[in-house]
Amino acid sequence: MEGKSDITAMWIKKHSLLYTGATRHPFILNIRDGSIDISSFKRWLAQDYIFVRAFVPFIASILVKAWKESDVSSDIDLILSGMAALNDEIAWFKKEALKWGVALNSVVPHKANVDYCRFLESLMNPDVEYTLAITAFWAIETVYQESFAHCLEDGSKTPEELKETCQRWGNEGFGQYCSSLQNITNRRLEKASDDMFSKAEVILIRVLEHEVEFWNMSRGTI
Ligand SMILES: Cc1ncc(CNC=O)c(N)n1
Repeated sequence: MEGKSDITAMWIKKHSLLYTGATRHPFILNIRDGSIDISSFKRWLAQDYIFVRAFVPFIASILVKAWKESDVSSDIDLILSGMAALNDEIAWFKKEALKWGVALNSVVPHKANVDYCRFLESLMNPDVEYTLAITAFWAIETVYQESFAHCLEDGSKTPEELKETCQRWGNEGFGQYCSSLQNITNRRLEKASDDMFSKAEVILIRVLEHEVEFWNMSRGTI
């Protein structure tokens, strides 16, 4: 926390209802209390694999923006580490899908997923500034970190076979990585024009809305 300059923390407070909706969704609460229906988990796994594949070019586009627009070279190192982690993550999805009997190559993307991937694609446009893209990146990663870390807290009854999933995004290292993304975002927002500033806030809201819709998909009723 950096007091007045912690714009992202301020926004999370301002939009706490939506933020809580995204990070304390029934899907997550059901993992945490052990009542999760495994078919919901499998639906989420299959859809998230599609999302993660689209997330790779998204991060690549941010890497290009950082290279062109950032005056802090360590930004590139952090974004690159995120990209390297995704390589691992894709392998993990394949392994996990095998374990649960989910056929990843025949998954039909759900509308909420298509919409979310389109949103990512709109941010990949070279006309979209680094500040806006990094705001989205930070928010996307943080929702998963906050959600899955909640399933690992004391008192949670997360089923043993789902703990590895929760660890993937809920671990401390991933938390550090999200804090670093948050620091970059804050640093960029401090220097942003009023116009950029309000655009970034809208992007945060859109990410949170997409994340809620994404979790909703696991219900399989829409
Ligand atoms: C829908 C969604 N949001 C965030 C993440 C976390 N980032 C990369 O894995 C994810 N996998 N899926």
